[in-house]
Amino acid sequence: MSKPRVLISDKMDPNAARIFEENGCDVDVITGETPEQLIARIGDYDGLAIRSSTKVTKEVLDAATNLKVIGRAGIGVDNVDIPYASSKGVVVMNTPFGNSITTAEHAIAMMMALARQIPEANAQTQQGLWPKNGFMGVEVTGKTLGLIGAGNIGSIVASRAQGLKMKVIAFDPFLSAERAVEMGVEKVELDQLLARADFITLHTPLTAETKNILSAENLAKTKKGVRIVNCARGGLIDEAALREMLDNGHVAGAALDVFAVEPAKENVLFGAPNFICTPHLGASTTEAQVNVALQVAEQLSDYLVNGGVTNALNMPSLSAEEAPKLKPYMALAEKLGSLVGQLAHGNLKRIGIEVEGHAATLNIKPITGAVLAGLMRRYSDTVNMVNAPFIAKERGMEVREIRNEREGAYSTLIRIKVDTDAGERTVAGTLFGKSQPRLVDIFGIGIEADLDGNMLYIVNEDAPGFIGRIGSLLGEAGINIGTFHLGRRETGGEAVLLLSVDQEIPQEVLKAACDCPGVKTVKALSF
Ligand SMILES: NC(=O)C1=CN([C@@H]2O[C@H](COP(=O)(O)OP(=O)(O)OC[C@H]3O[C@@H](n4cnc5c(N)ncnc54)[C@H](O)[C@@H]3O)[C@@H](O)[C@H]2O)C=CC1
Ligand SMILES: O=C(O)CCC(=O)C(=O)O
Repeated sequence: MSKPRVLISDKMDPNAARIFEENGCDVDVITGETPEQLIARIGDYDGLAIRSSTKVTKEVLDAATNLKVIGRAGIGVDNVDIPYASSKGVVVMNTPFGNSITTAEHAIAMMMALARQIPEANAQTQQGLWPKNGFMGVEVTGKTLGLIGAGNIGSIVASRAQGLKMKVIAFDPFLSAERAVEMGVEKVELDQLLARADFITLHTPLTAETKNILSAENLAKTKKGVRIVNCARGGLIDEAALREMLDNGHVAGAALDVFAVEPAKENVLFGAPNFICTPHLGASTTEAQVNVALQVAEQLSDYLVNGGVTNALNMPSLSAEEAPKLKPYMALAEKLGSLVGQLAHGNLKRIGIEVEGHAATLNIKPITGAVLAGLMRRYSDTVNMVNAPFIAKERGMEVREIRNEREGAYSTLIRIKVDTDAGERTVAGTLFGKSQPRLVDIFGIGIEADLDGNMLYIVNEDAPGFIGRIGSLLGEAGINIGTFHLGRRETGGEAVLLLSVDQEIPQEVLKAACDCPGVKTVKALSF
């Protein structure tokens, strides 16, 4: 049998190539290619090892006719189209912890560099200016550090900042009260953090919720003289608004490792007062790069040679016998989890996963893993079906599994109940034709819908003319409707409209839908 072929397409520690070879793979290291060159080449490979430069788009995946696995030597996977990779049966893995310490240290270094204006002082000193009076700094001791995102990296930053005698406050919807106590941080709402922090540091993935989390509006809520650090992802901050705040002195300094468009060869922030930056160096230490390179090579070669699955973002650990029976249930479970994650508000305290009928005769653990992974995927790039139960526990979520082999209205059913600060919410789904995941109940309203691609969810008062209005609104915006599903609690009562559309729905269209008479909730969903 021929050896699996692996392409390393981003700069990676040479240990990665060595491990691939030692583990029985043929490996090529070809970096810095254009997307067209990658598309022309990728068909030859079974595995692809990347960092953040290679963009694994639909086009790349369409050309990757032999590809079985993609490995990200690092954490963020926003450069990989995971849903499309899943649809092509390509496993996507990352290395969730190998560069966390390094990235946290970079955030601390950026904070200290900001506090003492080290880059500019260094530049002027080396120009022979000896600017002794031009650089009055601030101490960090006793200051408040606001963490937006308190996961792996955020919690390391917190511990380092506490060592610097800072008070740490954190905003993170998934941070439990217990975990906050364990970390020694004060859990706060975003507005409180903005109002109180002397330094703000961001450590979330880029998601629909975190995009522009420091928007013009939120930047205006910050304390005058705040200093901001972003070593997570570009796109978390509105760069033009930040420029304005630096120019008018409200923000005393900003340090960015990441930009909305990378590589950032030009940017609205360049040249702003007290602005410093690095070219996405958060993970760039010898230690982190050796860690992630070794890890990615071990994981990918294990999958290609032995079928072992570690840190997969779109696949659980399963025995070869169970896999075919459970796969459709896991697809259903992940979609239902994702639906609940997108629709539930507030801190998730309890989640009940009930399986009924045929589903209850199977190994329920992968189903639970899939529900939790779907639920938390929007909050973390590092969650997968294997680690999701552990992360849920660490975050103080109580997970209950209930199985009932007796059939109800459906021969097989998965029902998810979540208990949040905002109340209890239930969704349920079944398999049509033994393999097609289908939503059958949303918050107590019967409906039948595929959960796929971009969707629009509306809760409204059941009244004549409403459906026509929404149809016209989308039509006028040039948005094509794929499928249309309706359900209602009772005649004239609360109704749910769930429709699939062929593109992302712009904010202004969502706003216009919100403004229609009788509308209670509007939310864009994606699966
Ligand atoms: N600059 C660089 O080179 C590097 C950047 N990163 C970035 O750092 C990010 C964080 O990494 P980890 O801490 O390992 O991930 P993680 O998944 O452990 O933590 C992310 C945290 O963000 C929280 N979060 C999600 N949505 C939020 C929201 N709307 N508001 C507040 N908090 C929210 C989550 O609950 C979670 O606790 C990664 O997603 C990656 O994009 C990671 C490594 C290197
Ligand atoms: O590989 C790199 O240099 C970037 C690391 C990163 O952004 C990540 O792991 O999310």
